[in-house]
Amino acid sequence: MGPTKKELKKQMELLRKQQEEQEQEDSDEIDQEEEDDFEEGDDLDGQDIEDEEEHDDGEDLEEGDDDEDDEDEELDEDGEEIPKLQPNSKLPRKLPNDKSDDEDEGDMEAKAKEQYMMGLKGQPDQAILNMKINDILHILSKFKENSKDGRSRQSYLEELTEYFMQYYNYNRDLVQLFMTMFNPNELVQFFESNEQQRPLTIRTNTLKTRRKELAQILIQRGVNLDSLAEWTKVGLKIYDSKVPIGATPEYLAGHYMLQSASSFLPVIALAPQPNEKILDMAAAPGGKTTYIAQLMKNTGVLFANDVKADRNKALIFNVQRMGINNCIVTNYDGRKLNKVIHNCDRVLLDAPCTGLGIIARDPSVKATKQLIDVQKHAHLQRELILSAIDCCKKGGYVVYSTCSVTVQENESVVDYALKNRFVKLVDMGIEVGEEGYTKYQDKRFDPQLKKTRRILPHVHNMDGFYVAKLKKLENGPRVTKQEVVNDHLDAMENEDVENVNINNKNKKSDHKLKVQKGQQGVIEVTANGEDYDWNEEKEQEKIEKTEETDQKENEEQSKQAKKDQKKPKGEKKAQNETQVKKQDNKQVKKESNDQANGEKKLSKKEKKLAQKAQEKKEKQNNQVKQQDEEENVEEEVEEKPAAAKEQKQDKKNGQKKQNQKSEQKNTEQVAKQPLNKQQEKKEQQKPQKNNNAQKTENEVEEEVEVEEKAEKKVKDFKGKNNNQNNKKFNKFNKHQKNRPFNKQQGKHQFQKNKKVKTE
Ligand SMILES: C[S@@+](CC[C@H](N)C(=O)[O-])C[C@H]1O[C@@H](n2cnc3c(N)ncnc32)[C@H](O)[C@@H]1O
Repeated sequence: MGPTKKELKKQMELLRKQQEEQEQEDSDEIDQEEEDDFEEGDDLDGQDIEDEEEHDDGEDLEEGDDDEDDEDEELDEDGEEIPKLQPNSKLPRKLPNDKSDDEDEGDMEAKAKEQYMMGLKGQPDQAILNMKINDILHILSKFKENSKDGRSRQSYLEELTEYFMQYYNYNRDLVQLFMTMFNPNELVQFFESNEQQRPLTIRTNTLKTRRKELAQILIQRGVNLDSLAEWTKVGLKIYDSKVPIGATPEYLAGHYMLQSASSFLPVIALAPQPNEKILDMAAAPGGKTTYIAQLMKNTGVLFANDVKADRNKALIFNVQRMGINNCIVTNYDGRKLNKVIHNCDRVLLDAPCTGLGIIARDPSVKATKQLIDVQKHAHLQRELILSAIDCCKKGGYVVYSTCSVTVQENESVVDYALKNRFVKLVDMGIEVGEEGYTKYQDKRFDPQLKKTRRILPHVHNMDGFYVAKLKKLENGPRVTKQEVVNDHLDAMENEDVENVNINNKNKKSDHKLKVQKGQQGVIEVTANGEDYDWNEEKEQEKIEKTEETDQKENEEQSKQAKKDQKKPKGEKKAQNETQVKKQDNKQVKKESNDQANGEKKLSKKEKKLAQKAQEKKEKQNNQVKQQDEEENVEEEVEEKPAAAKEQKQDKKNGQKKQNQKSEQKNTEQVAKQPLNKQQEKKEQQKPQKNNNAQKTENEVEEEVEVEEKAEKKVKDFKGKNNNQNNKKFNKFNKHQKNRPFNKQQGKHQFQKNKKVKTE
């Protein structure tokens, strides 16, 4: 039975009223936001809300938009506490898809009817939605058993998405995004935890007081508090208070900072030390900066940077309030900071992000943040993290953190840094949190990502956060093999052979290809192989061997690390230093292997062009020397066959010794076995003197070949038929002259000879 006309009219009336109330509330909210705007001198603290604010910053930067997100500041001008957390309510006042403004009578009538039929009064029935959600969760938990209506899993998931959107008031993008990270049951827990208020937390400023003293004073003022957690000695959690926590005399005197528990972690991971040079790349309003300074004991130099000049006001205020005097506040785009600040011992990048880990503190993101925002932030974060690494010294540390739970803004960014810079992930000494993801959808991240930490609101009862600690192993960009190849080929394609320098530096590091930073198209190729001859098999063997050794070393290291945890502090430190050195060496070794690998792939094209360059040089040299050589030619020709014989003889001597036993065997065997046709033929071809049972057949063949070749070359030369041969021959003779002979080994020193040749 449908509703009567009277009932419908009543329903419409009710809707109209609700709409008016809603509009009134909205306009009140806007007024409030304007009042709260930082520009008007409201909050100068903001340390706890800093993470809520950060999510728009990346965009603002791109769009030149400023500070529209400061409405979440915690205190007003007089230090009155503004309730930071929205009241918990899963009942939306206004659904995201409501089009309440332009509805006409017909629409409203239909809507009223629909709502009436559903038993709703202006809003979806939460109880019914809840029930439906639970039903689907039940079906999905044991899909084969529980699904009886022949529907696909996907269609249930789609229905569930709709219910989640309505029940928890998220937009579709976000529900779908979270569904890629959590299974449906976990997702419900995540959504639920975002509806919970968590106790306010503060951090004691140990530059001015001690936690115990602070706690006593606050208790006297009527604050109900407790220590925050086992992993911090400076944190306190406030259950309730008779006084505004952001306006006590202790607060104004800088004895503490309002700061979320999760926000402690990046600084703990950074582990700042006194007298160091540290950079906080995205610092405003200074929650973490002031903690870093405190751990540095107000010594050394701390650069606190933020791209937003306005937010820097709050940063400066906090730095002054907390009595910090080792801090320089700068106002740069973090992406360009690497051109200004270098060689820092440690860098913190508490990156601007979507804030999708702190929804409980800023429920507005449920409706406002979309996938495109995640992608935009991820892009900015990638640029910032590379810059942060570039500001750090070799051997220094970079901590990357966000207050988002999305993989795109976290693991994906760190994985990108691992691929593009010489860094590795290290343990952070943080007990709390879950391992970072190494798999996400079709992506596979570096296994090291396990060392990063995810703090999840539904698991750890803290704001969602992500922390990663990187150690910088080497300066400069890590150029991927493919990039090296591409760059090199680009240079080659431009026929820019002038820029390809083939230097024989006589290093033992074999082929080494290096793209020099900042010199586009200039590639330095160092090689000690003769004329770029690449012995594929040998090199592959070497690479495989090194990889094996690396793997073994890694395993040993992790075993050692476990042992080290039990060692006393001093011993640990010394051990760490040795490990750092070892790791550095290993990295350099790996780099050269990677580069070797890259070069290996350079293929024929590169070889040809490199040869071209070499030939060009040789031509020039030859032209100058040609006259000279022609004069000396007769002399050299006479020396040449002797030199060739000498060389062959040396080789044979060496070989003879090595093969003596096997030769003996071979000869015996040959003598015993009936000769086959081929052998017979060879035997017939052999000159008399080679019918020596001590020599192998190969040797004999080689000798004949050498002699034949030598004779041919002499003929060619004497007849002066071939100019090319002429040059080669002269060069060959010259080398023979220069080749020192190692009497002991009975060998010419090939390595030196190569050097002479290339030089
Ligand atoms: C998460 S907040 C920082 C919170 C701060 N670390 C703290 O603990 O109080 C992110 C900050 O990044 C800043 N930011 C955004 N884009 C930036 C950029 N390109 N360079 C430097 N800072 C940037 C924002 O202005 C914002 O203050």
